This record gives sequence, structure tokens and C-alpha cells, in this order.
Amino acid sequence: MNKQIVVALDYPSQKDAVNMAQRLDPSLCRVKVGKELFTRSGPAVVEALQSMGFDVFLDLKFHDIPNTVAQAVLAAAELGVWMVNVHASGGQKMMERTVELLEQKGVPKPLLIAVTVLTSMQREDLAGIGLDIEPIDQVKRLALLTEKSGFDGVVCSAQEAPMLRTLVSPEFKLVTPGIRPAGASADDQKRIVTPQDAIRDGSDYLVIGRPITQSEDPVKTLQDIISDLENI
Ligand SMILES: O=C(O)c1cc(=O)[nH]c(=O)n1[C@@H]1O[C@H](COP(=O)(O)O)[C@@H](O)[C@H]1O
Repeated sequence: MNKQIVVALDYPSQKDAVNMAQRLDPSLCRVKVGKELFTRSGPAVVEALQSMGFDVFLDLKFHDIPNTVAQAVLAAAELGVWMVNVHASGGQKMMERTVELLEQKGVPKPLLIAVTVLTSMQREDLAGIGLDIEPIDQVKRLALLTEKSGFDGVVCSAQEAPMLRTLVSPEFKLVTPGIRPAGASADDQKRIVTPQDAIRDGSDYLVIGRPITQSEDPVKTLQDIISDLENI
């Protein structure tokens, strides 16, 4: 089992997150701890999920000066997380300093991932922050920068996966949120793709939150998605 699904535990408390995790199976999926949960519960929630056997993606999307981001990622590595992310728009020096510090400290390295263009954004949102560019072109630019900086992969929409697969090395990880099974509500996501299409198009990991966590039967929804993926 390749464990391609990362369930986003976007909950307001450790209790809620652990309740959901208890219904999931660490041999079938991984879990993500994001800003809301971490700001409320801190490292304790990461440790609780790890003690249940889950690989944890710590999604704090760091974006700051090189030293600050490198030290924050080091703290995440020392927590033993499986994956951690920064914003690629923090730039090459920020990412290179992070890789360098982890090497100097000799800690086991999590997968280092950089967010390109958030899956909630489309062309008009980029225009609003002064970027007169299609999301796919900005994703391409930031993914190449990320690879050059020594990181392991990017967060992007699976809509951009076919394009990226022709440009980056086969080992470079494509982590794709904005996943919506056919008929599911898009919520605040804009660049959405179904689970099967995302894998067919070259995603390595699918980050899925509300379609699973707000489903009437989260475990069945997760199992249905996994069986769809096994039938590709
Ligand atoms: O880095 C992320 O995980 C992330 C990047 C991105 O571009 N879009 C995005 O939705 N995410 C996260 O992925 C999860 C998606 O959740 P749902 O929209 O509920 O499936 C949320 O926890 C987001 O914070």
C-alpha cells in the first residue's frame, strides 16, 4: 500500500483530531496537521498522532527570512514529521539555507516541500497581488526554483501535474490538495481535480480534507477513494 492519501485534520482541538484519527488506519493513509490545529494544540498533537502510528505532514507553510525558516524547519524535523512545507515564493536562498542547516545538524530529514500557487487561487487572485500571469506559469517557475534549491517536491494543483511531470525529475514529489471526488462541493478550492485524475496525471500524494472529514461516513469515503485509486 503506497499510502497516497493524506487526510487533512483541520480541526480546532487535539481531541477532535485524535477522534478522527482513531477512526482511520495508519496503514491506509497519512495525516496532515495545519495552522489551525497546530496553533491551538502545538507539538503535542503531532506527537499524539505519531504515537498512533501515523506519518504526519506538518503544514505550516513557512515564509520568512532564510534563517527563520531554516530554524523552524529544523524544529519540525526534530519533531520527527514525515513532511513539512514552506512557501516557494520565500525564494531560493530561504530554501537552500533550510537544506544546508538540516545537513549541518544531521537530523533525519523530512520530505521538504514548497507551496507554489495555492489551490484556492486563480488568475484574478494572482492579478490582485500584482502577478499578471496564469497560475500554471507561476507554478512552473516556482517548481523549477524549488527543485534547483534542493527541496524534494512541491504543493500544486493536480491540474498542473502533467506539465510538471515533463519538467522535473521523476523523484520530485507532487503533493496535490484541491482534490474533489466527482459531485463533491468545491468549498473554497478553485483548481480542483478528482482523486483518480490526480493520480493518473502524476500526483504522488493527494491531500484531502473536507470531502472525508465532513462526510457522513468518513471511513467509507476514504475506503471508496482508495478502491477507486486501486482500479486505475
Ligand atoms: O499545503 C497545503 O496542504 C495546501 C496548499 C494548497 O495550495 N491548498 C490547500 O488546500 N492546502 C491544504 O490542503 C487542505 C485541503 O482541504 P480540503 O479543501 O478540505 O480538502 C487544507 O488543509 C489546506 O490548508
